[in-house]
Amino acid sequence: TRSTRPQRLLTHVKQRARRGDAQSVITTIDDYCRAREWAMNVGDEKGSILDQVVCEVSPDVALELGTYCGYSSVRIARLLPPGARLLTVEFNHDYATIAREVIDWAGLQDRVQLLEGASGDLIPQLRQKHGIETLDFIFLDHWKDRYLPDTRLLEDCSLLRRGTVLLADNVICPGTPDYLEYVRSSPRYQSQYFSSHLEYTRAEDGLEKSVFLG
Ligand SMILES: C[S@@+](CC[C@H](N)C(=O)[O-])C[C@H]1O[C@@H](n2cnc3c(N)ncnc32)[C@H](O)[C@@H]1O
Ligand SMILES: O=C(c1ccccc1)c1ccc(O)c(O)c1[N+](=O)[O-]
Ligand SMILES: [Mg+2]
Repeated sequence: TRSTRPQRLLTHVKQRARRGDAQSVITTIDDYCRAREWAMNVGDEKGSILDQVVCEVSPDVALELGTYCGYSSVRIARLLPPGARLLTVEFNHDYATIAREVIDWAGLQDRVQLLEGASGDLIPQLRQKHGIETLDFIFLDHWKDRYLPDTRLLEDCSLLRRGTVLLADNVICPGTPDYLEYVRSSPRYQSQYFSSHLEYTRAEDGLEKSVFLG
């Protein structure tokens, strides 16, 4: 049977990227997705904004919602200080399997913990099961209708603290109107929009950075 897009992406990484070299994994995936077949990674242009925010926050504990092939997991984890960790959540087993291999190829397996399951089920388990007190940084990049319910869930589970930064992908394309309205109108968040483009295209898109005010 025909291979899947994530499988073809992983094969390309193993053929072209240097093992243990996170930047070469990132560049290889971006080149492949631009030249051969589009894939829903955050990409290089929005990825640079993601890098900038991760460096600014320098999180000890980061959470990513939506792993796919592990591209943004590699982007985030390569910037974490030693001892810091990224928890990334993915409910598609095939994608999670590919992502583990991409993260391993980049040499970042010691900083990334991939949790297989639905965000709505895993978020309430973060404290008891994964020893999380509060989160420093959250990258939202899963199905767009889950951004708002999962943000409310993070609040209700007391996983946010004054200064926690939420960075949301795709707030224009495909769009997350209910989430955007919430973080921009709630007195509990200070939000800022970073204009960019949908990965590997000229379509408008952007990231919304929201700081939880406690
Ligand atoms: C856009 S892709 C993630 C891309 C990745 N962040 C990157 O930039 O490389 C979205 C992923 O979220 C997963 N997903 C969607 N809703 C989810 C949920 N509620 N819980 C866990 N995973 C979810 C999908 O299976 C898919 O792999
Ligand atoms: O929803 C899509 C989508 C919709 C239709 C076809 C392909 C992808 C998408 C597009 C760009 C993204 O950056 C992204 O995170 C997603 N996503 O699925 O979460
Ligand atoms: Mg996205």
